[in-house]
Amino acid sequence: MTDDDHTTEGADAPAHSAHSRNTIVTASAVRVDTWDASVDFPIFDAKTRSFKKSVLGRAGGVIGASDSGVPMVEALSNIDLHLEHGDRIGLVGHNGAGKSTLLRLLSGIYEPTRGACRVRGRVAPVFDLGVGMDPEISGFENIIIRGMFLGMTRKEMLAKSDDIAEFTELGQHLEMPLRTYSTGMRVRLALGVVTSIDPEILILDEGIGAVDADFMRKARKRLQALVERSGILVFASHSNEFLAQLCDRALWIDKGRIKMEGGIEDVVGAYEGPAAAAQVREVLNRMEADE
Ligand SMILES: Nc1ncnc2c1ncn2[C@@H]1O[C@H](COP(=O)(O)OP(=O)(O)OP(=O)(O)O)[C@@H](O)[C@H]1O
Repeated sequence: MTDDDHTTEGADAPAHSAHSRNTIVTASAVRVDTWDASVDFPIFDAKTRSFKKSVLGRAGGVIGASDSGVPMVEALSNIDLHLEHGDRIGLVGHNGAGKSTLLRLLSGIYEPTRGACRVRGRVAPVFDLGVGMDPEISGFENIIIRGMFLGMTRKEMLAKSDDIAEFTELGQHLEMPLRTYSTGMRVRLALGVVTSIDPEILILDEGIGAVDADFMRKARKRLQALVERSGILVFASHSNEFLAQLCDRALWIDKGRIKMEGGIEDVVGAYEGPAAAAQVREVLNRMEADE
């Protein structure tokens, strides 16, 4: 979790971007803004035919070439996104559409190649489960260091560690090195940590779906409470059920561009068809009935 707000701009960011727009928000507001943000990846070792034109496949970003002929994947293109306190937004789209790249842009891991991105608030990214964890030390120690990675102090994490340990249900495994854990066990640990702290901006990807159904039922309640406490959620997933449980709006990302933004049911329906929209509706109805 980063304490400082971050603003990143591409080399050619227009004069209007991040700084001059500061006037429209108050200093304390939790916000995420991107203005025409694009992320390109140059691929120096690609074996390619010549790229006279941009190439489009069904999956993946647009492949083209830089002025000097280096193949490039345009992973995100002209993303204009404005989120404020209370927004819970899901990202849908084909493999390689750009969802993870957008999560990394918002987390400050990538900078925009063009355009600008400004994030105001403490960000807790829950993806790349390897980041902020050490395979050689115990689960207990990893609870502490992952919390510190997300901006907590060691003392604060020690005070929370019993509660987190209980939540994970990992028992004696917490004494063992993390390298002995399955993916789902690692996710349990990461979810235990992130749901015990109070990030303002929570960035999740579907790696968290690796846990079993019983645990997810339990984690969902904690996640929903966390999402209500935290200001903004951005969640990339291929699971409509999970999206409907956590998000109320969605963005459909297609070949690096925003194809549609709207209510979760409408966007899932446009992306995957009426049966998927009906599934979302069913989840929403079930959740309403549970309340
Ligand atoms: N580090 C990288 N180097 C080169 N290309 C990359 C890199 N990361 C992503 N890409 C490319 O950027 C595009 C977007 O990828 P991204 O991982 O953001 O998609 P995604 O929507 O998260 O896909 P999925 O649903 O499969 O997880 C893809 O064409 C991918 O090949």
